[in-house]
Order: sequence, then structure tokens, then C-alpha cells
Amino acid sequence: MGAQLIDGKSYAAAVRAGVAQRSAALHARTGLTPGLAVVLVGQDPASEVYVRAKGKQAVEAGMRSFEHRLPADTQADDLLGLIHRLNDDPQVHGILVQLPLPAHLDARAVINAISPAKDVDGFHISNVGMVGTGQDAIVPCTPLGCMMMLRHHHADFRGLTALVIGHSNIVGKPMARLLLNADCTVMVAHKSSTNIPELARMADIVVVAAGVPGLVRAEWIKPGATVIDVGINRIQRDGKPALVGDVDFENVRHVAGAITPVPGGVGPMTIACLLANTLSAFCHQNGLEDQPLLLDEQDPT
Ligand SMILES: NC(=O)C1=CN([C@@H]2O[C@H](COP(=O)(O)OP(=O)(O)OC[C@H]3O[C@@H](n4cnc5c(N)ncnc54)[C@H](OP(=O)(O)O)[C@@H]3O)[C@@H](O)[C@H]2O)C=CC1
Ligand SMILES: Nc1nc(=O)c2c([nH]1)NC[C@@H]1CN(c3ccc(C(=O)N[C@@H](CCC(=O)O)C(=O)O)cc3)C=[N+]21
Ligand SMILES: [Mg+2]
Repeated sequence: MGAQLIDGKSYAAAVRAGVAQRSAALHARTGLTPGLAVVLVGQDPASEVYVRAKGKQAVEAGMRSFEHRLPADTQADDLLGLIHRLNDDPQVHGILVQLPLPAHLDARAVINAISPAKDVDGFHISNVGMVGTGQDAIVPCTPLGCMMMLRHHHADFRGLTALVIGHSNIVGKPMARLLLNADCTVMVAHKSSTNIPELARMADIVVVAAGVPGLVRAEWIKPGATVIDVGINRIQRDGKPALVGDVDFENVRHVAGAITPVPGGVGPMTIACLLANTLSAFCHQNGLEDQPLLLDEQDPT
């Protein structure tokens, strides 16, 4: 018996369609257009791919896309100056600074310079603190996309146990927070954890965001568990470049109850949630009613 495939690609298409529909309706009513600004410092090829995808999908969802490409040696004052201009620009409702930033820039200071209302990544301390205390705020896109997919398979998280592998500020920590806010019993593992296989075997839900190909093995997985693979790794397989996650997919799929593929799982949902966050920020900034986009209402199946 094989795991059910969690088709992030089609869920994401459904979320984007919902965003496009609401964005068009709000434009017809108000004449206003949601705008997303993406800031890329330096020329990381992978970041280029994401930034292009974000811009293209924003436009397809009826939004304006503003791309700011800055040289790798950009000074902090110039970057902060741009952030302040974007904060003050009424055409811009969402600001995303692509991470990682070059080492000479203080990513924390840059993120906290973004107006919390426009912080569509949900990385500003104000949004982090609010989500951490269970208040409504902008939720980071990747964990939000994971939660949307998980909710599809688990009506109620109470009584379930989850293991989150990785505790970065952009994925692991907010993921653990959201699961905890939903009354899931949450374990968080990282490089210093010595008993991950044992913890994993207790988990009904495993979310992995470590950046280690093949880390999660079939023997770790409780039969029927839901496995969410956030990892994005570019490797050589049989002499050819391949994109793989952190899960040994071919073996884990025979044990898990449901599993996300890479590509076509968490990645597309991350960008769809970015657009949903931008629409929501636009609504808040213009006194328009914001409706949460739920996968249950956007079921592509
Ligand atoms: N699909 C998507 O939309 C997104 C995908 N990603 C991908 O997700 C992965 C993680 O990203 P990100 O959180 O930014 O990465 P970071 O490198 O910031 O964090 C990785 C985390 O995993 C932990 N870790 C690393 N190796 C191991 C290991 N062998 N066992 C257990 N824990 C380990 C680290 O522990 P420690 O802190 O102790 O070092 C750290 O907490 C990457 O592959 C990235 O490309 C990221 C963002 C979005
Ligand atoms: N400020 C900031 N916010 C981010 O959200 C952010 C970031 N910085 N830095 C980098 C990571 C990574 N990330 C991904 C988004 C989409 C895919 C995605 O769509 N992946 C496709 C494959 C794309 C491909 O072929 O490369 C998939 O998994 O199917 C992957 C990874 C967002 N991140
Ligand atoms: Mg994100």
C-alpha cells in the first residue's frame, strides 16, 4: 500500500486562482491593485529562479510586481533606504527581501526595517511575536502552505504528535509554532539531536526542513504518518542534475500515509501563500474585508 501523494502543485494552483478571483473583484470595486515588491541582492542562480516565479505568478494573480535587483556589494544604508521608500509607497502592499543576503549585510536589521503590515514573509519580530503568542498576524509562507496541506489530511490536530526537523527562523520554528497553536503535541529536532529516528517513530506528522538529501528514512516513519518534505536540494543523480527533498521518497512512500513530493509539493504552495499574504496585506492597508483562503474551499480534487 503506497502513500497518498499530496499534490502541492495543484493545491497551489487552486490557491492562486482564489487569490486572482478576489484580487479582480476588489479591483473592480475599488480601482486599487495589490502590489508585491521583491528585493534581490546579488546574483544567486536559485534565488533568481524564485524571484522570477514570484513576479510572474503575482502578475497572473492580477497584482503588480516590482522587482528590485541590487548588486552584491550594496551597502546597508542603500538597502535600508530602498526598504523605507517601499514602506512609504502606496502602490506596494507586500515587501519580500530574498534570503540569504550577502554576509556583510545584517539580515535581521533589514527584515525588521520592513513595515510589519507589508512584511508578507512574516519574518518581522512583530509578526513573529504575534504568531508566537497565538495572535492574528502575517504567517510565514512555507509553514502556512504546509499547514494548509496538513489540514487537508487532519481535521483536528489535538491528540496528534508531530516532529519538525530543522529549527530555522524561516521554516522550522514557525512551523512548530503553528502546530502548537493548533494543539498538536510538537517535538523539534536539529543537528544536536541524537535520537531523531526514535522521535520520528512516535510522530503522526513529520515535517522536515534540514537541507539534507535522503535524511528521513523509511525505518523512521510510523506506518500511515503524514510526511511533509520542505527540503530543496540540487544534486547529481546518475550523472544528471536533479532536485530532491530531505526525504528518501522512494522508500518512505511505502510506509507513510500521505507524502509531499519534491518538486511539486511545498515549493509551489510557498509562492501561492506569498500571494495570499500579499492580498491579505492589501486588504488590511485599504480597510477592505479580508477572508482567509482555505484549501477546503479551494479543493482541486
Ligand atoms: N520549499 C520551500 O518553499 C522552501 C524550502 N526550503 C528548503 O528547506 C531546507 C531548510 O531551509 P532553512 O530552514 O532555510 O535552512 P537552514 O539551513 O537555515 O536550517 C536548517 C535546519 O536543519 C537542521 N539540520 C541540518 N542538518 C540536520 C541533520 N542532519 N539532522 C537534523 N537537523 C539538521 C539545522 O540544525 P542546526 O540549527 O542545529 O544547524 C537547522 O536548524 C533547505 O533545503 C531549503 O532549501 C527553505 C525555504 C522554503
Ligand atoms: N525572503 C525569503 N522568503 C522565502 O520564502 C524564501 C527566501 N527568502 N529564500 C529562499 C527560500 C526558498 N523558497 C522557495 C520557494 C519556492 C520554491 C519552489 O517553487 N520550488 C519548486 C521547484 C522550483 C525549481 O525547479 O527550482 C518545487 O518545489 O516544485 C522553492 C523554494 C522560498 N524562500
Ligand atoms: Mg517564506
